[in-house]
Amino acid sequence: MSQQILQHLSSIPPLDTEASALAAQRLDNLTKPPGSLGRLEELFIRLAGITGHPLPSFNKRTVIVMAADHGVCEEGISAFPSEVTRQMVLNFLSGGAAVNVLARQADADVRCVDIGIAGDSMEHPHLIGRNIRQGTANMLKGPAMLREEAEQAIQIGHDVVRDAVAEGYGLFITGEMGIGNTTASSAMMSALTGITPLESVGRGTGLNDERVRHKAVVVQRSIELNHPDATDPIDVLAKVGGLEIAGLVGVILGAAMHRCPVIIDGFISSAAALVAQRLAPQVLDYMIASHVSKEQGHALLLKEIGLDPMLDLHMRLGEGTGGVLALHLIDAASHLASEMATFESAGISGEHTL
Ligand SMILES: Cc1cc2ncn([C@H]3O[C@H](COP(=O)(O)O)[C@@H](O)[C@H]3O)c2cc1C
Ligand SMILES: O=C(O)c1cccnc1
Repeated sequence: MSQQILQHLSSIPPLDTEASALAAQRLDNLTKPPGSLGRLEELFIRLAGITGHPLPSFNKRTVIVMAADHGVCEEGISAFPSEVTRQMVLNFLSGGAAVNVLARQADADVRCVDIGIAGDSMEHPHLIGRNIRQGTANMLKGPAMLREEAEQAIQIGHDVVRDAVAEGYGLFITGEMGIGNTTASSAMMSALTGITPLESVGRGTGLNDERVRHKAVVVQRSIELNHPDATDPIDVLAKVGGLEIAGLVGVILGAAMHRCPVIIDGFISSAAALVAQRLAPQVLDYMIASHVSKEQGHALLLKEIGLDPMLDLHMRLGEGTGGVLALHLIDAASHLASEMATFESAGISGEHTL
């Protein structure tokens, strides 16, 4: 049962080329030189293809923050202790985190899922409780989790999207919270691409040079110990990944299956995007890379996936913060397409001589 979604990967539909063509036609009739809105035009045309609507707009949109803990924190790979995962989840639920502020400003909701927080069960009326296990095991001593647990987490991500779509949500933003998760993301990146830990590992929450070197050794040894199979993305996810990262794989695949765009946030979200793309290459059409973060490895990771980020704000926070900022550009593209005058309505000559 937990593999339901994984058996339906081929049901991700191709983009609707007719809707894209109509959207392109509309853009060309607006009072501007053709193509002059650059990437906003490309974005709008793709959003039309994703949704199947020539004039797409997104009234209900939400960040999905997947939260989980990491056993590898025992190895001193983060500047902060594991308890911060749980404390930040309470902060999300009371609306005080950076992602909450940005989401309010962008008119998006924030949904938080406990998919693997360590310690006592967290009860809160607004927390989506789907805890699979209380954090992963330390991947330096053995696999982070079982394959079945990774598959279950993917299914949960899909189901959270499915339920939101049933409530009228049409656009998703990936978000995460999990102290230690840049280490898992770097390990996944190295295991799947062959890029060395020296290149895939970064400062995370703010390690100094010496601790970054130690983090790279931890990643290298975890890969040597667990032998993740580069041709089997779920094996990689289970052996050196994380529960929240697996949950985001499900969010990304689920959005595509429901013809919804999914905005990819920073480094950790991109590790999930890499797995989703390796499982189902056609999912790439549904992903919008919001920004390139400061985390070493992120630019290279995006390139591996085939994503071109819209923003470069030197951010390195996660939570979905970069994703929510990119939402403003999607809104800008939709507003331009629906509100600009056409050459005909404005009485402007649309003829051009070259
Ligand atoms: C207060 C605080 C808020 C955060 N919000 C996101 N992260 C980010 O930092 C973590 C990853 O970094 P590392 O792998 O170095 O632990 C993740 O939880 C990520 O979302 C935060 C981290 C902290 C400390
Ligand atoms: O790029 C990110 O999302 C990121 C980088 C560092 C720490 N947390 C998140």
